[in-house]
Amino acid sequence: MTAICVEALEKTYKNGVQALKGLSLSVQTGEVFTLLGENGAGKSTLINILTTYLRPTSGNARMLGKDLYKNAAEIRSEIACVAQRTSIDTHLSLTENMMFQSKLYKIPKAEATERMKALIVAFGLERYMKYPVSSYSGGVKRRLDIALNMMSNPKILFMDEPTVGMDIQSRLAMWNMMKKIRSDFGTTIFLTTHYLEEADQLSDSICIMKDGKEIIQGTPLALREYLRQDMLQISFATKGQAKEHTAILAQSLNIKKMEVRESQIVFNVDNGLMELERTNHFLLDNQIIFTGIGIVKPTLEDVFIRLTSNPAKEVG
Ligand SMILES: Nc1ncnc2c1ncn2[C@@H]1O[C@H](COP(=O)(O)OP(=O)(O)OP(=O)(O)O)[C@@H](O)[C@H]1O
Repeated sequence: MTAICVEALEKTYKNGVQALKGLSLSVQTGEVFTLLGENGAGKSTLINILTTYLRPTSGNARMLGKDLYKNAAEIRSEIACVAQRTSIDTHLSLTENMMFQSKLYKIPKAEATERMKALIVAFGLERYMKYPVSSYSGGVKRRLDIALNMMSNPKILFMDEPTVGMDIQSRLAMWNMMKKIRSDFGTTIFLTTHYLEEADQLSDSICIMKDGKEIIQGTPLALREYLRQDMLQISFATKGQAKEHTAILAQSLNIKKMEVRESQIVFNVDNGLMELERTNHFLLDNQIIFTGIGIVKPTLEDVFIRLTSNPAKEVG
């Protein structure tokens, strides 16, 4: 079943900026859907429209089988949005915060208590209950904020860059939490992130957008395979050595674009094995000292970089 279906959505702000230019995408029920795009691509505008804070200029949007504009109030009660700023009251305790949230959604007390207990266990918040909320780290506050948003049992949870600025430990805890939300509560998650690894690890489906329009939507695997191209990677002892040899390699092997990543030179090739042999010969014949050479598959980052500079069509 489709949880969100957006067709030809356009949004022009009063100042004339066209933030969405005919965007279409669909999100399936129960999946983690990730929206990727550079700054200014239109992600926040789309989230604001889907969470009913903003009206589009034109286009159609259906959520949970209902028209987003005709049934806005009903839809609002079935979704939740974890914003960049948390909605926690640091003067209240963890449980008071959660019960307060349930009152906003008019959830009967017994049901709210049960739900609170389940969420506290699911998100590993038990050990924080005896401490004041004001003493929580940023990562724990964010986890509590998500638990608050889950109190109303939303069918769709919007998360706008939930792990931004987090250290690796907190980010991993957050990833586990998102996986739990999907598996234990069956909630559809609509995520935006700047971290491509996060999108790759968590998403069932990814949409890359640019300049107010989608350029590709598919599973992480389909996106990674989209380039259908191998990449050759030559490793050197230092980044300096990699940089030093880039120009001569590009010129001699007639490669238009070479990229230095750490101490490696990486470039696209059509025939991996053939190019591996040719490049290996060149390096040995010219006595260029390198530490390794191999064919690598494109990462999601490679796809993102390529597609945000070259528009393409949708893949399955
Ligand atoms: N309230 C507004 N009034 C006018 N223009 C706006 C408004 N909000 C956003 N824009 C413009 O619309 C375009 C899309 O912005 P939006 O914030 O949706 O992109 P984004 O992908 O969320 O970017 P970021 O990742 O930086 O948050 C940008 O050019 C932005 O300057």
